Amino acid sequence: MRAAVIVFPGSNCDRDMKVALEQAGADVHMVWHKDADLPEGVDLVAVPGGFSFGDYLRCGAIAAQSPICQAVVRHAEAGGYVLGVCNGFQVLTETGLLPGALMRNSGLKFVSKTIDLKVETENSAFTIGYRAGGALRIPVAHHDGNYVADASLAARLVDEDRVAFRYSAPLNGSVDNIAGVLSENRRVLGMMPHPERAIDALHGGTDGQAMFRALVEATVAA
Ligand SMILES: NC(=O)CC[C@H](N)C(=O)O
Repeated sequence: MRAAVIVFPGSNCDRDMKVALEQAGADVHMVWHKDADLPEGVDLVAVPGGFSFGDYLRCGAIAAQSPICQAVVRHAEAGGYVLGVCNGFQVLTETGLLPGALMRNSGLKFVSKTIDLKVETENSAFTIGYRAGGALRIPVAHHDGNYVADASLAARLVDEDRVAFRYSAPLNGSVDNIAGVLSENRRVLGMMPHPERAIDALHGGTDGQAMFRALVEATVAA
């Protein structure tokens, strides 16, 4: 599998993402946000966590205007896989690839801890390695993780089985404790928790590994 990890000024989980993808067997290319095109033949684009452009304006809003984001949108529209983690999720909502918005945590504080995350669907290349209803231990670290969707969007996400993950307990004010959502074609996932920070026993857990392995398998099988 060929993967691209996008790097913005202020990204700080880009190398963690590279390590996680490489551990699963991917061939990973780091791509600077000013590039207009993705490397040839990329199967997966990962938009990593961090503080792109210092979180000015709104988290992810300036990054979404970077030249590479047009290529990421074209990749998604052509059916390519896109994974946005934390700031990456924020960027994907700002590009319009995923619905809803990430607002300031309801408690107004940065939350940094390992939480219980409930898997809501196995029906995606990202989550097929998990068991729906199962719980994962995955770190979170954000101040704008409060997922906002109006009642009709929240209902549609449930009807279409597009809620990938929920927090097991209220964390940041997110509607229905939503922690991750899928696009209509189920090939774009945005999530606030960091699976790339749970791929080594030294991290305190390895529950993130199954996502990267399943993605590599999905693209090899395609
Ligand atoms: N770890 C991250 O990606 C942080 C995302 C974002 N800057 C926030 O704090 O909400």
